Amino acid sequence: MTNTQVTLVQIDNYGPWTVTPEPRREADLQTMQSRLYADISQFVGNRDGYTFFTRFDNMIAVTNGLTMADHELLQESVGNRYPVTLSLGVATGTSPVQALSDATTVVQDAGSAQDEDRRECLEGRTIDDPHRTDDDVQIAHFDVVDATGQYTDELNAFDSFIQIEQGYAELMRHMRHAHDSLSFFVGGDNVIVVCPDLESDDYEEAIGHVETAVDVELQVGVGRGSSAHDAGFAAKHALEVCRADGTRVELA
Ligand SMILES: Nc1nc2c(ncn2[C@@H]2O[C@H](COP(=O)(O)OP(=O)(O)OP(=O)(O)O)[C@@H](O)[C@H]2O)c(=O)[nH]1
Repeated sequence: MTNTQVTLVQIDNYGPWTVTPEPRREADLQTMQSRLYADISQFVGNRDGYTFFTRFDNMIAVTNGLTMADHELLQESVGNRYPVTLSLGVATGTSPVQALSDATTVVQDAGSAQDEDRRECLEGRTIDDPHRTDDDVQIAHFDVVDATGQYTDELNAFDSFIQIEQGYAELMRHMRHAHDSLSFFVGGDNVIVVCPDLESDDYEEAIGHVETAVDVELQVGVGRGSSAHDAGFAAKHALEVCRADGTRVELA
């Protein structure tokens, strides 16, 4: 059974900072946000977790394998090197949506995202090593069938973007409400979904739903593992089987 450990990363008091003492240059904000994301992704990724940029001021990570001490080190390292600090909420559960919801609640309970006095809070709990198993994390890696032939080489770049975003928007809503899963766009035509224990039928159903709703055709590889990396890597290999065999759903 899955037991996903989810971390909500929230930049402390970021809204006021972006306009103090006056609005900061947008390109500088974009640069800082993307560098911060890159650093967090590398820190968490080196410990086999995944980080998703989400809204940049709020990022979501799958952190199975990271301890509270790891989380503290991330806060310290970012605090030493960036003009902003991070608050972190950590929670675990069989449902990724519920785990994220719990991780959010502990951060919200520590204070508002725009509370000057809430800085570098670290709340929640991790899964202790002896309790970790090989199927704690289930990751589904979706991509659009022949995005290059259907969109990238055919439409102008913005209309391709709209098509891909439509597929993502429909998939993320459906996976959240029908399957308790968290979906994240990761670039190109790829969406990585953090799932509870789902079966082939669930993925077939989701792909059918997106095709009916927005006429975007998806394929998906699914993997399990003790960490996001292990599950996600298996999912990538399963997706390669879809690409080679023309199947729509492959479970590793
Ligand atoms: N983040 C991420 N992006 C990927 C990955 N694989 C492909 N992409 C992105 O997806 C784009 C399209 O590549 P593909 O998905 O291989 O191409 P396609 O035309 O959809 O072909 P098929 O997937 O074979 O149907 C690439 O330009 C990348 O931006 C991946 O594993 N991770």
